[in-house]
Amino acid sequence: MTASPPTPPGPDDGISRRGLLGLAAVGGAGLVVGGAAGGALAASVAGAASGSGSTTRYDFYGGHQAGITTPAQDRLHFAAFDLADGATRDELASLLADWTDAAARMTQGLEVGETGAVDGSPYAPPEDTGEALGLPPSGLTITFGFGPTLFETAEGVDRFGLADRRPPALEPLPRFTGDALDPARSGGDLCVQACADDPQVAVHAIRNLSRIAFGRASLRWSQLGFGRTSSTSTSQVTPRNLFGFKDGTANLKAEEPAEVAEHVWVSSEQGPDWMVGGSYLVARRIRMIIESWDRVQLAEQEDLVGRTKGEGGPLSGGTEFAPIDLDATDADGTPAIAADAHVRLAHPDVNGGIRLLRRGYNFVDGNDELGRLDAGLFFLSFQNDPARFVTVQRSLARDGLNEYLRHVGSAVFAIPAGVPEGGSIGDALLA
Ligand SMILES: C=CC1=C(C)c2cc3[nH]c(cc4nc(cc5[nH]c(cc1n2)c(C)c5CCC(=O)O)C(CCC(=O)O)=C4C)c(C)c3C=C
Ligand SMILES: [Fe+2]
Repeated sequence: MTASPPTPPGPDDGISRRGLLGLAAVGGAGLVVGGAAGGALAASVAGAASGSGSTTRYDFYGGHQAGITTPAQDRLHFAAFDLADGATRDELASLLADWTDAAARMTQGLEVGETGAVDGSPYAPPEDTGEALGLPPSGLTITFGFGPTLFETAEGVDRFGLADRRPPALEPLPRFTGDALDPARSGGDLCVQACADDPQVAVHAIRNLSRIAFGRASLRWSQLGFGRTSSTSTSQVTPRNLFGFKDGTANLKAEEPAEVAEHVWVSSEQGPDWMVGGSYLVARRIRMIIESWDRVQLAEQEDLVGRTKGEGGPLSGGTEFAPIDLDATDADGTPAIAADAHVRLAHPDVNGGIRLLRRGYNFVDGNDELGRLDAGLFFLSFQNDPARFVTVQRSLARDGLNEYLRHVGSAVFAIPAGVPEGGSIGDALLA
């Protein structure tokens, strides 16, 4: 049995979070704003919304978690958390239930908690931190995951009684050639991926989930991203990475449901039961030495990637979406796509047919002591077995791009299936 199809996006309702709260308070059932009446109500408050985000709103509840095949939003705030020393299984369950409730509200453009940022007691800290007041939902998706350490036995004690629930596929990633990993930017018991079209909305989501976790879990590392480096829908224009190349052309797209089912979602044959309809997320913080790259001739840049820089077409010929011909040769008999070209080594034909759903983001985090930008690609991929990523990454050991890349952070997480309304993201695991 394969999992149920992804939940379609919710209606594009043009509604802001204060507007929605007002409707909920007045109408009781005001959260259901689809249809003609909802559209009219939404339009009446849309003018109150401000910020750079869109009015797109995605359902939180559904068969699969949102934020995987959802058209990649413009901005990312990703966070890895560790459970507090001595935290109990009950505390883990209550944290996941509280996170689910808050995520369901925030993705609909609502404030956290019944009283939100300003309607609670003046003598208590507000339930919501407030910086998203007046902003529309901005296509926010919040995706939760569980790291291998959550299932570990520490000093003979099964941390959360989950050792026998660990999916065999959820192993820490092996060390790869050229890895220069920083443990402080790697791993984590839990992860939260918040994607939105407005950075303030994504940051608000992580900040509030972090606040809710206080005393039970704390931030281990986090990453901001901009300028999505992948399309996950054919409706999207292919974006560019910081090497200036189109990135995401040959990505798996939501409009290929059979391929997504084959490569992304965990099937009942793969199991375990609680992971069916879920996926595995690999995160790699890849520093790009852009100052060196910027001194490389255009033709060499194109040879290293295997595609043209302008159109993004394969060097074997054709426009952007033309299939790559790995056997094509130039007039002098040399391969049109070099032996060490990135797209050759990442191609399914040399990786046993493996395709990944890439969903990464560009990042620039200031500069280093040499005056070089700390810039790169925060690579994110979803696949139904992390071993698939391992196969492709091992193939990339010979990648000519490696001279300009350093992998400095790494993590892998089990992404459970979505939950029905009223459920918690921890239900299937902790049942
Ligand atoms: C292990 C998986 C991959 C890592 C890590 C990775 C890093 C990385 N990629 C680029 C730039 C491009 N990648 C492109 C294609 C591409 N990359 C991967 C995998 C990883 N990339 C795959 C599976 C593919 C598709 C291959 C195919 O089927 O043809 C491209 C070409 C455009 C595209 O198809 O998306 C570019 C450009 C960088 C800069 C980078 C590390 C920083
Ligand atoms: Fe790539």
